[in-house]
Amino acid sequence: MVSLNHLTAACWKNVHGNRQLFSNLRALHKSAASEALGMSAAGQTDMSERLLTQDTVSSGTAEKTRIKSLKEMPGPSTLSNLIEFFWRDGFARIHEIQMDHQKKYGKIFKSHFGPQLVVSITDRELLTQVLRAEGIAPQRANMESWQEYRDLRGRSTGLISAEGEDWLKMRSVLRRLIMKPRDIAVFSDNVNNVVDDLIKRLDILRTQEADGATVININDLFFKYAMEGVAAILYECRLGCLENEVPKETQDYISALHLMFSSFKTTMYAGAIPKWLRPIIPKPWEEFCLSWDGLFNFSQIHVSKRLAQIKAQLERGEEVKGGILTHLLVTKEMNMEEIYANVTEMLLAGVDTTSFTLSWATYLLARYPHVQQQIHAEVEKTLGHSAVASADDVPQLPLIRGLVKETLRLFPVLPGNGRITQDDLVVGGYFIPKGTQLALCHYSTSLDEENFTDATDFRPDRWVRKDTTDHVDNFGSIPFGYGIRSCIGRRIAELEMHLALARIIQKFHIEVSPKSDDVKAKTHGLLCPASPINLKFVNRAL
Ligand code: HEM
Repeated sequence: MVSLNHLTAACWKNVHGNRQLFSNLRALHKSAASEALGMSAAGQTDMSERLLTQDTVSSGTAEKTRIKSLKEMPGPSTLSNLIEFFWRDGFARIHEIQMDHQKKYGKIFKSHFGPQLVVSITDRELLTQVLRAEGIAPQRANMESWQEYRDLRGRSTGLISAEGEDWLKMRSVLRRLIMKPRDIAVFSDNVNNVVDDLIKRLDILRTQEADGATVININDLFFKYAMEGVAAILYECRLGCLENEVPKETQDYISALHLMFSSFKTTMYAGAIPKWLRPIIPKPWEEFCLSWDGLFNFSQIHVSKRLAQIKAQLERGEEVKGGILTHLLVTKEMNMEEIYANVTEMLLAGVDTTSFTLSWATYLLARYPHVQQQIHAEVEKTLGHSAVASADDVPQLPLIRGLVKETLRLFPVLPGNGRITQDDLVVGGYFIPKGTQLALCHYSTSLDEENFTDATDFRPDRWVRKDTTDHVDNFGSIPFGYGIRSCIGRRIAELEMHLALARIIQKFHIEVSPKSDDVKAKTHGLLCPASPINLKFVNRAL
């Protein structure tokens, strides 16, 4: 498996959508996996029916261990799942259910959702094994409804919804543009302009409250900040989200986004409800399509604007300079539909994820004043009272980075991730045939005492290296995923969060407002605050 991964990594440099190489690699990957399992390609399909063994070493002696079948894997019954999800509103407690099921059934268990079988993994080592064994184009689970909408409207898929060669081609373009911190560091000034507006807006909101300090439902503000920040980088323009009067087209986009998430349950059902039931229960699918229409429409407006500017510049004989969108439009490495789809999906992926994390981070700082004090001391030492942090300062702010990592450990916005296995695998002693849906339970691993001591404590300094030999990375918490299908917007999100948090901590002492209760998390697609987070931002003495 090791040599195979090396091969995969090396081939990344050359693939660029090469069909032949792609299928050769898949075949090679498959045969190597079969080899590792000691079987011939012909024997793969009926393998689950056979009694298999694998060599294990215990107390220095090699033993044969029987590989168990999926039938033997423990897990909740279909009925108890139905009750859990539809009767006890399990969709809002997916993170808690992960923990409960782990206690009851162990760190690998199976669940049935109608005809769909899902194998859940809550063990760090097993997750590592699965992610490290991924092929060259790992497949995300449950994207059929997204693809169906795109087929219906003649739209392209973007990175989130694409699979196979289409995904590989687009990923190889985008990864060259936005995967490394230094690719994104050039946008530091653009992001700081948005941070300026965030602080101005925060000030306006504070003055609207009687105490002159409280901001009600801080996530509303961070939502606008995150949207403005991603757009400043992706669309190379400002949307006006943080203005007093939000422009109509931006407001329409926000409504489409809210529709997508407020109808999360219905959009989940949009995928789950069989097509023949749609005439009887039309609303979920209609809302799903309506919100996508709004999101695509918005991207199209902004991409067209930039394209018109580029054309005008070229006509005037001027040199065309710009960021990510300009690069895509000028190089034509993607066609127009692929550009629309990718900017649409990236904007969608980049707003709530970042805003929820910022909301939790400020909430945790308010709840743990001694941690806030520690981080403020670091910010003051590095930047003083008023210097504006840039991407270059972030390495000197390890506690700000630790704050983001620790927040995402306690509140991973994606509490679980899905995959369809592309090869037969043996995981945790069970044979898992190709095509099985896996649920990678990141919430459970993040809060597991085996992976993090005092796992429920908020300790950003656990991520700070004490010396060069200190190893702080931990597969127990991988909030952006791992490997070639991990989050492509990670560096954008981190820059936005680091610069905003450094500035907020530098300027304000954050306190919990008496108007806020103990805020719990709930799942609504993403892990989000179950009630509004209201915080006091008190000016720091200069
Ligand atoms: C706190 C912020 C964020 C978190 C925690 C986060 C987390 C994730 C995770 C866990 C995945 C799935 C990875 C996998 O399947 O292995 C993902 C995928 C993705 N994210 Fe993010 N994300 C964040 C912000 C962003 C931003 C700002 C953007 C865009 C600017 C973005 C764009 C994407 C895209 C396009 C994918 C799909 C990648 C692919 O399939 O190739 N994300 N993200």
